[in-house]
Amino acid sequence: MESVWQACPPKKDVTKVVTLCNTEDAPLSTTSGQAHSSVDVAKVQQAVFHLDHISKVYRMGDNEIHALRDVDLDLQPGEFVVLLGASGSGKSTLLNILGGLDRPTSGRVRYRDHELTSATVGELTQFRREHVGFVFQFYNLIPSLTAFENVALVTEIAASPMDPDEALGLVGMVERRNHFPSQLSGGEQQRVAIARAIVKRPDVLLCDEPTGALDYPTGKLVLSVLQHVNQTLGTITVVITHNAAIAAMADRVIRISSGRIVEVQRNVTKASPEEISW
Ligand SMILES: Nc1ncnc2c1ncn2[C@@H]1O[C@H](COP(=O)(O)OP(=O)(O)OP(=O)(O)O)[C@@H](O)[C@H]1O
Repeated sequence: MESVWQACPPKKDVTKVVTLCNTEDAPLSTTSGQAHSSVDVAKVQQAVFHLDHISKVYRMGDNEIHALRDVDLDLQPGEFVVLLGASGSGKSTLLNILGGLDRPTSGRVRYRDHELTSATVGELTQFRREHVGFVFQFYNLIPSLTAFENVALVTEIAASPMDPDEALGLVGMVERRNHFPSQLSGGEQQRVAIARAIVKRPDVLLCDEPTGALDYPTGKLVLSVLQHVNQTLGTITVVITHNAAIAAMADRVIRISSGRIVEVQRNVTKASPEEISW
């Protein structure tokens, strides 16, 4: 089946842009909203994701819940972005829209040169399958499959996957490849879940509270794995967390409150997980 998503530039171009992005980090700045300067125009053009005035309203009987209100957001190649906000502020809704799991009520979502807002259900499925990796708080591995088999399963439906052992190697789990989830700790299962998410070589890795169920040292280890994957593969990584300390690892920190982006902060220098504590 010919893919409507094949128009994307090859991964090596992405790597090149990552290098440029890493050297042109803007100084620490805090902005509310996304007023576009002339520099921003270029950024919009190279953005992998461009969200334009996104709103999401859930209707429950007579009640309307405004989960997102007029959100503008660009994601640049290779960025590590942390999304912070109180419970119910709209973080997961935003992540679901980025990942093609949900659609906005109004506004537009562009992924490279594709309009996701008008994509069919089948096209959205294909978009997720080829370009999006998800990591959740709970690992959702298939209990009857080994670590290797859990990761290999994805390679059967992905367009150009890496070898499952390569993905397991990136998360430091290749030696546990033949172990079942019940034989692995929570942190090890989460690392396998990350390997499963990246084996398809996604453009974006969307992580919803990836350390939420882990103790302190294991959480740090999983953060190191996410940082390593981001730096090695150049995968855009978006991490939702309630843990503000994790913000120090990010290229950009986005704060959401009541469905609006209220602050965007760019870190001039990024901390490694070993350097942060909470
Ligand atoms: N499917 C849904 N139907 C109705 N309301 C929803 C639905 N999904 C989310 N909401 C509501 O939208 C708002 C934003 O929810 P969302 O899950 O995006 O917040 P969040 O910031 O991720 O919260 P948390 O940190 O607790 O996970 C909340 O008021 C939530 O109750």
